[in-house]
Amino acid sequence: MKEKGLLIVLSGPSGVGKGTVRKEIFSHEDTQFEYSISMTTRSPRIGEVDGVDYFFKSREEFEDLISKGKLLEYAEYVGNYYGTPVDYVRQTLEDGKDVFLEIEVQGAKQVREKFPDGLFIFLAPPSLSELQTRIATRGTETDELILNRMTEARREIELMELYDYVVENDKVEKACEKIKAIVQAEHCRRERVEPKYKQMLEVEK
Ligand SMILES: Nc1nc2c(ncn2[C@@H]2O[C@H](COP(=O)(O)OP(=O)(O)O)[C@@H](O)[C@H]2O)c(=O)[nH]1
Ligand SMILES: Nc1ncnc2c1ncn2[C@@H]1O[C@H](COP(=O)(O)OP(=O)(O)O)[C@@H](O)[C@H]1O
Repeated sequence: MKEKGLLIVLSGPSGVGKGTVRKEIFSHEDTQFEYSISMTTRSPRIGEVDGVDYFFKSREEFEDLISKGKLLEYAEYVGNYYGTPVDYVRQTLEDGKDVFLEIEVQGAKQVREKFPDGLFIFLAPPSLSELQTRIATRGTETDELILNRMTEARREIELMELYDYVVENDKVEKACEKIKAIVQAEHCRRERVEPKYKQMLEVEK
């Protein structure tokens, strides 16, 4: 029987570096995971391409996808919807490939309920002050929004104990290496070889 793929979920507070780490992982040609491109109602930023960075949808289109059960999870985040296409995820896993999701924590919670067998990795900041610096240096937020993000981040960080692994994003490269090592170890753990050896021992008897 074909081995099913692994569902890998990378989550963590806003500004911790999820997008940065994900892009670094997928910039290497030897990366074996399939990235699930999300749907969103937010407008494309300069340089973003529909179907590459996101599938950009209107609110009506997104709500239609929700009502038709086409999303594995979705969340409203800073006034916009974000969601994961369920058909793509199921089909890719069925094909035996690992699927990688980079999503915020509310969505990750929903995925955990539907895919308890997934591999859930929480990306944590080295400290709260470093998180605040990262949110601020991104330059997309006003002072008031930065404070809101930090309040939200404290709540999100409390959820890290629900994850299988916590990886600190101190240096991007190091965090990526750890994530890849975790995935490899998880494959070894699941692809148990005892049945094969039992069979060999039986034959020898
Ligand atoms: N729940 C959920 N969150 C998503 C999805 N796709 C992206 N996100 C998260 O939405 C948040 C906002 O993403 P984006 O607008 O690209 O801005 P960013 O903060 O610069 O990464 C980030 O925390 C992403 O991880 C998705 O399909 N579902
Ligand atoms: N390891 C790191 N060290 C320093 N800065 C980082 C690191 N990882 C990400 N950043 C910076 O932090 C900011 C937020 O990163 P981003 O990937 O947008 O976070 P998220 O997707 O979690 O909201 C960006 O300016 C990014 O360049």
